[in-house]
Amino acid sequence: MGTIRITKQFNFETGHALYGYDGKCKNVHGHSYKLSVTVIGKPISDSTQVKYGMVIDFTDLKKIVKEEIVDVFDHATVFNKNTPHIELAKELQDRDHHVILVDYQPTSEMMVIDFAKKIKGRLPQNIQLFSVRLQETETSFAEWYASDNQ
Ligand SMILES: Nc1nc2c(c(=O)[nH]1)N=C([C@H](O)[C@H](O)COP(=O)(O)OP(=O)(O)OP(=O)(O)O)CN2
Ligand SMILES: [Zn+2]
Repeated sequence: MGTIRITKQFNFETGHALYGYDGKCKNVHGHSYKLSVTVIGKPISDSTQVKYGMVIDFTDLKKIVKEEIVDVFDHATVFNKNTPHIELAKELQDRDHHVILVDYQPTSEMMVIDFAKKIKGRLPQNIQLFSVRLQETETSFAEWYASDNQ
């Protein structure tokens, strides 16, 4: 039985600001992020199993990524908690805004590393995460590959 990669794509709207950055992205702004999650494995070959012919049920992969990332980050604003933005974040939280405080600069690169770790932690043992792609704008994206991170 062949080894196959399958991909599920997601969309979410998230705000962020890059504290200390020397360009326009130091301002609070948002993106319509596109996330592609690719896993690799062998399709189940036992025809008596309900998931026969699947590497992983797209619905099961969707549940994991929605719970870990999409439902958490959608319509939230992400700040690096190790910067003075913590004050702005507290103010927004006090006003009932959905804020996420992270331990890193919320660039595409750092977010995709965070997302890959979160997804890996939820996948069944027989399914390997192959790659995660986070697209921030129509022309900008960051990719995490398992092969680059062994
Ligand atoms: N290596 C990175 N560089 C930048 C990041 C990042 O995450 N990693 N992020 C930003 C900003 O968040 C910005 O919103 C995106 O930058 P950019 O692609 O330049 O956005 P534009 O809207 O100007 O895109 P165009 O399609 O070129 O108009 C900055 N840099
Ligand atoms: Zn941005």
